[in-house]
Amino acid sequence: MSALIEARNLTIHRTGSTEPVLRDVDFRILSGEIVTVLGPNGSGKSSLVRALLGHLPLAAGRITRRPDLRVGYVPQRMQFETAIPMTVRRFLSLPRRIGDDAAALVLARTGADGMQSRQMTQLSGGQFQRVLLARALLHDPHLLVLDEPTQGLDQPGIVAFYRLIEEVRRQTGAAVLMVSHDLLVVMRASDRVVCLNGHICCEGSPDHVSGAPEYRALFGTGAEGTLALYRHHHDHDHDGDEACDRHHHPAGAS
Ligand SMILES: Nc1ncnc2c1ncn2[C@@H]1O[C@H](COP(=O)(O)OP(=O)(O)OP(=O)(O)O)[C@@H](O)[C@H]1O
Repeated sequence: MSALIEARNLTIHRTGSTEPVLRDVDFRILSGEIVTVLGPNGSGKSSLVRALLGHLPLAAGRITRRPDLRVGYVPQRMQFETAIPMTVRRFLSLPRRIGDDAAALVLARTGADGMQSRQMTQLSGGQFQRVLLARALLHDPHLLVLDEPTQGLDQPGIVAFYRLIEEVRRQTGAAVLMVSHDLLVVMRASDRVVCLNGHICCEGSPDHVSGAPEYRALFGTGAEGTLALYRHHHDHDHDGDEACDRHHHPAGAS
């Protein structure tokens, strides 16, 4: 499989300072895979995504993108905090006009059929996310980038959303890069997981990561449920006293 985006020795500084937000990160996403970036608040997840998309200046390192790469990006929901006073149909046509057939197709694909004439302001959290996902699917992206796409959804909504992501991948073949705090569910929905805390603490298959001491050190009891899902892993005696953030604790992390 070929890399859609590849970052080498990526270092990013906080705007207007030389303090690193990310340090020496190697990262790549291959076509068709679902990769999830996990990490505490302020660990640099959104910064990594924005840098990969070319939205942030690099202090060091190099990012290579496939030249013809088409990306569908769903930023954090916060970015849409102010209500969007328009219909779903019109929202899908921003910034580029699209035809009715294309709109109907992406809405059907994301389980939002029949919502064309609904007002964006009147959608539930789950419906809103589906419409954002639909818009990201316009123009046949090779890569979908979703920054905390389940923020504000309840547990069934979260599970349904990740199922939808897997279905979208199956139907379109698009690779998916997500930022998430849903430790348990992403372990089922991802091909590969990357744990970040200013640098990469551990990465690999969900099986590998959920057994890694760095993962347990990073997420504490939040990781225990995940471990229970993967009982075939041996428990490590030393359970990650080497907390990843011993090496890096981003200022401003909450
Ligand atoms: N535009 C900016 N200017 C200055 N500092 C920033 C900017 N954006 C992010 N940061 C800082 O960079 C660090 C990483 O932020 P980032 O948003 O990448 O973290 P995150 O892991 O996505 O966090 P969260 O889980 O809370 O969304 C934080 O310390 C944050 O304060």
